[in-house]
Amino acid sequence: MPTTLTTPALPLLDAHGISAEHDGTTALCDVSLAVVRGEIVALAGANGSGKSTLLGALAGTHRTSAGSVARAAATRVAYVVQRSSAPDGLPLTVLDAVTMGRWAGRPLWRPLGRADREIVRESIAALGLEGLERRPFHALSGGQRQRVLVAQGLAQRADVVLLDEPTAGLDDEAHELIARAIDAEARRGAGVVHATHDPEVMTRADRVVRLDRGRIVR
Ligand SMILES: Nc1ncnc2c1ncn2[C@@H]1O[C@H](COP(=O)(O)OP(=O)(O)OP(=O)(O)O)[C@@H](O)[C@H]1O
Repeated sequence: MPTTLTTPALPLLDAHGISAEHDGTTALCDVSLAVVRGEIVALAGANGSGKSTLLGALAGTHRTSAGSVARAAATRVAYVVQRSSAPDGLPLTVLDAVTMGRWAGRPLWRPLGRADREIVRESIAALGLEGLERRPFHALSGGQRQRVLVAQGLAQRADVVLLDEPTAGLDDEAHELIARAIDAEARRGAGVVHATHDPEVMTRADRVVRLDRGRIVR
């Protein structure tokens, strides 16, 4: 029988020999990384080592200058950016922002249904945001905003979830909620890649991939 791209053992995302620049300066060089179902990969490395650039390249938001990123058929990717990348004045409530996760990849003519609203409710609960649903995004603390962004990522029920330092600057409780949410995404069968500086978060990953000046080091 011919092998197809939907064979579960094949990577959902397969970056091969990718390089990327920022304003002509190399930020990633010859990086290969495969993301498979149910695996949690932690991206480690010093500030400026290329973690965010790699996540952007995997998400398809940062253009690569060499190599390729193959995506298995019908693979949906959720990308949770650092909260500093989310505009402060977003005219949205917490509920709106998390609900947006259900619009990702959905045709505009298909309205949200009961199952979508249930997923939104679960995502809000998973990040401990109950009671804040009607609060405008701009009226949240930094840690609350970070949790909203993660909840929006969870609400997508994506095949691959990419998160850029989701626990940075959070208190212990929020830290644990996010770590549990990441575990749950992997148990659901998603491939998870997250950038982190936190050694404890790294110990919970299946694999740690370390970057140094744009290259993977062993
Ligand atoms: N918008 C930008 N313009 C120019 N150079 C950039 C830009 N963003 C990142 N860089 C450069 O690209 C390289 C990789 O940066 P990147 O943000 O990917 O690192 P990082 O490992 O995510 O860092 P951090 O841990 O600080 O978040 C660094 O040398 C950085 O200075």
